[in-house]
Amino acid sequence: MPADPTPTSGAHASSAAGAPAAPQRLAQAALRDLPWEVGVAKPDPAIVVDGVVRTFGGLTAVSVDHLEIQRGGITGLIGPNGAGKTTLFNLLTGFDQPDGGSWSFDGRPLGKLASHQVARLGVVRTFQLTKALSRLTVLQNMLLGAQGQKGEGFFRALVPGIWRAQEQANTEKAMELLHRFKLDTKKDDFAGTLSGGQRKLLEMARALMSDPKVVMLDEPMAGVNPALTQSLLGHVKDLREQGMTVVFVEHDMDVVQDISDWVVVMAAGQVIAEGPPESISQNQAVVDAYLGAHHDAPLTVEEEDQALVEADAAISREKNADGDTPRRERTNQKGTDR
Ligand SMILES: Nc1ncnc2c1ncn2[C@@H]1O[C@H](COP(=O)(O)OP(=O)(O)OP(=O)(O)O)[C@@H](O)[C@H]1O
Repeated sequence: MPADPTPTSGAHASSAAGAPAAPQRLAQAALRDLPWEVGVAKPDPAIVVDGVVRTFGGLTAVSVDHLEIQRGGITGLIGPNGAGKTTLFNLLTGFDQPDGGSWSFDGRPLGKLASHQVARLGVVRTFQLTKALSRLTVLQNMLLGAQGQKGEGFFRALVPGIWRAQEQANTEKAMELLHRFKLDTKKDDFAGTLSGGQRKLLEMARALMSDPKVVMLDEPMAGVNPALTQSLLGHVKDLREQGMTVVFVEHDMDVVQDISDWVVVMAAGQVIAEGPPESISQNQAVVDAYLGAHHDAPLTVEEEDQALVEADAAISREKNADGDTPRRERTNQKGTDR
């Protein structure tokens, strides 16, 4: 446990002048004095998870005893590949069903609901690989995000006035969001022609069409060029400024440190640590989980030299043993052995 869990931001619930505090500050203030403990209760949780287990055959992909997500904050969900982050997202948003356990949003159980019902209650998500439909235009993709609103039902569709008014409102809202995400000039382009980063922006913009209260972003920055990364980061912070609760999965620790109010670490399906961003690098369980998982990280120059020396020695041994041509060329060692 930490010796001093004091955040570096110095956020307070209200400014010295007594002006209302920004949501970001409220969330940070709410999280400030919490112990850095797995399962710690949050002052005002939007989402509460209890005993959620998901297995695939013999593999336990998710086994979360207790987890609370603070309302109005940005929570980063990190962990090595295969830790269960996406599976947990899938479960919480109704895209997958668990073997057991329960979870709620604003005290309302979500466990039995399908993804579109969860979205209607205000919990939406984006996907690691964007789901933008490439043969629809950008604007059409946005309008799909408005599903479940007035005008969609069969009987309402029989009353053209309601339908048309709704459609117009949706289009206006879509254009406002596209403008905010700097995609308005692309409204008539097919989504398939957008760059990876623009698709991520479209995915985020589309998620906002249903006026969500909780936004869950699965690797929003992955594959995005540095210029757009800054823009995306700004948009994520904006969501918090607008009072939304944000949970995001991310591998880039600089991004996690930059925007998270709180970080939850998963490994092998379980939550192994949680705390403010600055607590995470000090946590031995986290360091162990990452070191254990990063055996396939790029080698340092010294490690590479050592590997080449060992490879040379192995080739010589092979040659001496059977007097034959070595099975692999030396230049191939690095690529084939990892
Ligand atoms: N549909 C599935 N069928 C079988 N196994 C699955 C399925 N979905 C996930 N898994 C397994 O569950 C474990 C957790 O996967 P998950 O994708 O949730 O991890 P993750 O933390 O999101 O990883 P990454 O960071 O690589 O996206 C992995 O071992 C994965 O192979």
